[in-house]
Amino acid sequence: MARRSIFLVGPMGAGKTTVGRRLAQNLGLEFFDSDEEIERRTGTTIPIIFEIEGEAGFRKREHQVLSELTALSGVVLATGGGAVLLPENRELLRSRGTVVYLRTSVAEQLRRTRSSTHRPLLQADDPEQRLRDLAEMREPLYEAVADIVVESPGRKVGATVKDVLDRLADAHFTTGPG
Ligand SMILES: Nc1ncnc2c1ncn2[C@@H]1O[C@H](COP(=O)(O)OP(=O)(O)O)[C@@H](O)[C@H]1O
Ligand SMILES: O=C(O)C1=C[C@@H](OP(=O)(O)O)[C@@H](O)[C@H](O)C1
Ligand SMILES: [Mg+2]
Repeated sequence: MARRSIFLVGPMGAGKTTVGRRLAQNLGLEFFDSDEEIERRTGTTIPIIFEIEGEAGFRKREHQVLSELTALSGVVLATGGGAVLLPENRELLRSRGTVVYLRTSVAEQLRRTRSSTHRPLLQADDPEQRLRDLAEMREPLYEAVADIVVESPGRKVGATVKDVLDRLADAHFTTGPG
């Protein structure tokens, strides 16, 4: 019998990769991150893929990886912030697992992503405005796919992980068959 998987969605810097990894450890499930999987398969980095193939090329790769990883049962999958853009991806996420939306403020996103250079969409003159524009377009999409919404404010990662575990328990999520 297939075991349900957990898919994390939300904007850049929400903590999908960090929280997802810890959540998987906690639940004894295997962890995947769609961006890491794309980098592993291509042997290069997300910024270089954007540079060579553009965002459209990246989205094609992301869709392929998501279609494979969402087919696995009983895993935790951290997606990238734009995974919800394609309707096909939203359908995969909604139909194949329990979707957790990690929600946070633009101010917190900025703090958490300030020192990183591996997010091409934030290499903008005004990253704060970029994050606001992305949020306006994407928040309804995160809401549309989410089974559970967990706030990820400026607290310790462990507190966010605990909140996700509590909310999964409330939603009767089990790692058993079913
Ligand atoms: N409460 C929190 N929950 C999740 N991540 C946090 C939290 N506080 C700080 N962070 C930090 O935010 C940074 C970005 O997290 P990351 O997992 O890469 O986000 P995403 O994959 O959603 O873009 C990491 O360095 C992480 O440690
Ligand atoms: O929001 C986006 O469109 C993106 C988010 C990134 O993932 P994180 O949300 O894990 O940073 C990564 O997939 C790529 O840089 C594009
Ligand atoms: Mg990530």
